[in-house]
Amino acid sequence: MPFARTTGVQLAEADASLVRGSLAWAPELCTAMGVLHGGALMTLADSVGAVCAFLNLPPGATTSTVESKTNFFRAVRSGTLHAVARPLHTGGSIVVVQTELSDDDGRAVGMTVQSQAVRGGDRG
Ligand SMILES: CC(C)(COP(=O)(O)OP(=O)(O)OC[C@H]1O[C@@H](n2cnc3c(N)ncnc32)[C@H](O)[C@@H]1OP(=O)(O)O)[C@@H](O)C(=O)NCCC(=O)NCCSC(=O)Cc1ccccc1
Repeated sequence: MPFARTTGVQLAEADASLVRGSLAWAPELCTAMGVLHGGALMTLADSVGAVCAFLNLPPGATTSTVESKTNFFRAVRSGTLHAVARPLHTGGSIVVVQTELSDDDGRAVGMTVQSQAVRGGDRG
């Protein structure tokens, strides 16, 4: 995923039940007053969530995000943003993934729930 790489998203762990990733705070990723931009948070969540969805696809299928909703609980002004994604629903046509975002102190920063279309492959 070139955009994720350009943004600085790092993947730490990935299997079908749990995917972990992170994004380091950087001035160029901020909106006003040194606060990490909401789009940067959503980029990390979507990237980690998409990997989670991909790992839950039937053989030969691909996926695309078709819906995504994020709550922002707390601003991030330094350190590293952490993401943990888990599948909520793995259907034949839709996979739904929930991603928790937290800061270096383990405080909840945000929550994303996204829907991923299942395209092609053997849907059973
Ligand atoms: C501040 C508030 C909005 C409301 O607080 P609540 O939920 O009612 O909870 P609570 O009162 O418990 O306070 C929690 C913590 O907040 C602190 N705090 C409180 N008031 C203020 C204040 N006026 N200013 C600063 N900080 C304040 C407070 O001290 C506490 O910290 P502490 O425990 O003391 O260390 C919080 O939910 C928040 O910061 N959310 C994240 C927003 C964010 O970063 N968005 C992304 C960037 S926007 C963007 O890019 C747009 C976009 C989006 C999408 C795509 C593209 C673009």
